[in-house]
Amino acid sequence: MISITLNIEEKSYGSETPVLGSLRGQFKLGKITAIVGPSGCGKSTLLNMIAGLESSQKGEVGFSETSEIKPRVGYIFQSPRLMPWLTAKENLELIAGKSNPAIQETLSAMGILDKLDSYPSQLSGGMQRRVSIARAFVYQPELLLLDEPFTSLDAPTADQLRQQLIALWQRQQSTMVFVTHDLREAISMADEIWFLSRPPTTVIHTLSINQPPKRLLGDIQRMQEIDRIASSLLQQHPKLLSGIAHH
Ligand SMILES: Nc1ncnc2c1ncn2[C@@H]1O[C@H](COP(=O)(O)OP(=O)(O)OP(=O)(O)O)[C@@H](O)[C@H]1O
Repeated sequence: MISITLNIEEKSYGSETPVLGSLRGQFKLGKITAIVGPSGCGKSTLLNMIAGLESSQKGEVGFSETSEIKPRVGYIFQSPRLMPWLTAKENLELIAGKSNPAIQETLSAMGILDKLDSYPSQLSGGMQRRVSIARAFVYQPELLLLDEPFTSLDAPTADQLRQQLIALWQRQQSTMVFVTHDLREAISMADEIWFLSRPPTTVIHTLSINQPPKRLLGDIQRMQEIDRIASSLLQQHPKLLSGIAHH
């Protein structure tokens, strides 16, 4: 497990005005942090910077001590990005190596062990997402980054995937950072939520959530609690999801 310290002064593409402004803070060890912000504010850019896929001209992303030089990072993108010419199993083998027992275990935890030999084109959108989540976990990442992994799924499938994701995360206890547009999803899963402004993007509000042991494995009471947290937050900061906080 690792914690991540953001010390970003600015990030821009080319000569345009900066996408990210001053972003400082820490993603906590073994915890789930959700990033919520308006469209185009640079959420994917931020994840890419943490993953080392983008650099910042000014500032840096630091990692707490890790057993390896670079932390093992699992990245679940908005679209599953599976290799179309490989089966589900082969897509995981690419990461974990052949005959690694973790492959069967992880596919089983995602409920798709029977799709081992299917190609991505033979799988539904939800099943492809499951394979992409399994691919990230099979690598036993110290850090897991997720970019809106449940958008465009029907509600029951998204719910089931969230639960399976949480169950896998509880087994591995990676540090997890996930981007979402969905405030209730963030409240149901995260230990801390960071709300971002419009560019040049900064953190305008943070919210800590005291999660019950099973997180979103919710009953009606839990759903009411999530609604209560969301509405009290939006009463205090009506334009928070548009990137504006009121003090
Ligand atoms: N490789 C790139 N080159 C130039 N501009 C880019 C690049 N990647 C992103 N941008 C710009 O940076 C800004 C932030 O994009 P980004 O995808 O990080 O936002 P986002 O918050 O994830 O958006 P959304 O919520 O719509 O997915 C946008 O204006 C986008 O056009």
